[in-house]
Amino acid sequence: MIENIYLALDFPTWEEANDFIEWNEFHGIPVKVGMELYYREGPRLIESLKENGHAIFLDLKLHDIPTTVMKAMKNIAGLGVDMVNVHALGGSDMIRRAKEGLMAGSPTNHEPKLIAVTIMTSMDNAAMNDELKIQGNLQNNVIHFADFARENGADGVVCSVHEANRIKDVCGASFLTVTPGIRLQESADDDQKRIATPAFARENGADILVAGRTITNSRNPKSAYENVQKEWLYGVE
Ligand SMILES: O=C(O)c1cc(=O)[nH]c(=O)n1[C@@H]1O[C@H](COP(=O)(O)O)[C@@H](O)[C@H]1O
Repeated sequence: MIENIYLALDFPTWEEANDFIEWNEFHGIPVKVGMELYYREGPRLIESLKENGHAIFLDLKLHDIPTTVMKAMKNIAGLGVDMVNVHALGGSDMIRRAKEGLMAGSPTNHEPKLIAVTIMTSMDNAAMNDELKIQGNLQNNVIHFADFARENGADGVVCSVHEANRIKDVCGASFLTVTPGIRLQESADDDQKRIATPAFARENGADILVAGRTITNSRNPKSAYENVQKEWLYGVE
């Protein structure tokens, strides 16, 4: 289970990310690389992380026409990362072509898992209805996107912990639920709306935690990481 906690490396440069890893002795732990770091450092960052033994979730949230996404995924697959994502809102053909690109570009036996982003954890029901004009109940819409992504070849979804158990019921036990918005009790919500503790993630069917600021903004990141691990593995005592 420990390998199912991905630390969000939301830093502006590799130097800062690497210093953070070194200072806190986070050698070889699973990491999520997002747009901020990747757009600065590119593929060589992925190579360095791989050399240092990290499992990698490359979070670039692709959303474009199907052919463009297919070709981008073909290139991304060559990086040898473990998980990548697209927006479910890109549609059925886009998700299918993303999978096709990954299959075509992957080294033998190492195809990254394709994960579809549903409704961002920074949104609540009101924002979804009023701003995006997506009608209905947020949970039901997330479940719909999850099942739709599964039908079109995704291996899992990014969702909040709150939707994870229902997704498992509808999409099956092997369909992955990757859950950001993880917060230890004492942490600030920041810009997240659908947050949950690691203990609740454990109870509610999450497969993979993505944890960023609850660790990186903590005064003692090493102990915050250990607390996330402890809650995730054993719940709250
Ligand atoms: O795809 C993601 O990783 C993602 C989807 C989502 O709905 N919400 C979300 O927060 N994320 C990412 O997960 C991380 C959460 O960071 P913290 O809020 O600092 O824990 C960020 O890097 C986000 O880009």
